[in-house]
Amino acid sequence: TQSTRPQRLLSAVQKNATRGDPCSVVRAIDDFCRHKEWAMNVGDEKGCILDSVVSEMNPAAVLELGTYCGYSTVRIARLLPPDAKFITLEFNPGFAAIARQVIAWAGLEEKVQLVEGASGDWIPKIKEQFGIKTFDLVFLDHWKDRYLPDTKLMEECGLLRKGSVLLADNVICPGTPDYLEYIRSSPKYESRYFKSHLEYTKVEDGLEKSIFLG
Ligand SMILES: O=C(NCCCCc1cc2ccncc2s1)c1cc(-c2ccc(F)cc2)cc(O)c1O
Ligand SMILES: [Mg+2]
Repeated sequence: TQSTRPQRLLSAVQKNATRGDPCSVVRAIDDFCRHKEWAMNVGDEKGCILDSVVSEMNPAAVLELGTYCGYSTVRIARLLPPDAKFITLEFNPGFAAIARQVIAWAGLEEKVQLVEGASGDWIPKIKEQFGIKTFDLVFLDHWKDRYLPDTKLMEECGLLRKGSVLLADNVICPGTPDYLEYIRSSPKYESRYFKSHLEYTKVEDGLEKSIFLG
């Protein structure tokens, strides 16, 4: 039977990365996706911007929408303080199964809670299910047409507090025009665009960092 791209990515991690070494997992995935087979990880260039936002915030509660193979999950989890809460949501069971193994290879399974399901279904349940009051940081990297409705849903569910940061991938490519329009014109947010490139390519893309003003 044919292997899937995520399965081939996991094999590259198991072959080239050291168990328990998150940086070697990140490096193995970047090498595989740059030289063997492109995949939709946030990548090394935008990944450095993600790292700087996480390090600067030292967040106690993080939500990631869109796990895929767990690349950004590992990038974020490796920088979190010991008792931080980190929830990552993945819709596709195949992706989730691979991500669990990538996260485990990095030795970070204790720091991450991977939840399978759709953001629209899970966001309203997070408070009671995981005992989380608000998120300090949300990384949006799932369906591009869900960024806006899910942001409004997080507002409505009281999951954001004054100072919460939304960091959105792919605001240029594939693009999230309705989300950008909303977040840049809303008085409830202070936004800044970090120009970069689509992972492993020369195509323009970037991250939009938005601070919720309450
Ligand atoms: O679609 C992308 N990412 C979302 C995958 C959707 C998985 C989901 C997770 C989840 C969790 C909860 N609820 C619902 C959902 S849906 C994506 C696509 C490209 C790209 C760019 C140029 C191309 F030519 C082709 C693809 C680049 C990227 O960095 C991406 O992130
Ligand atoms: Mg992305």
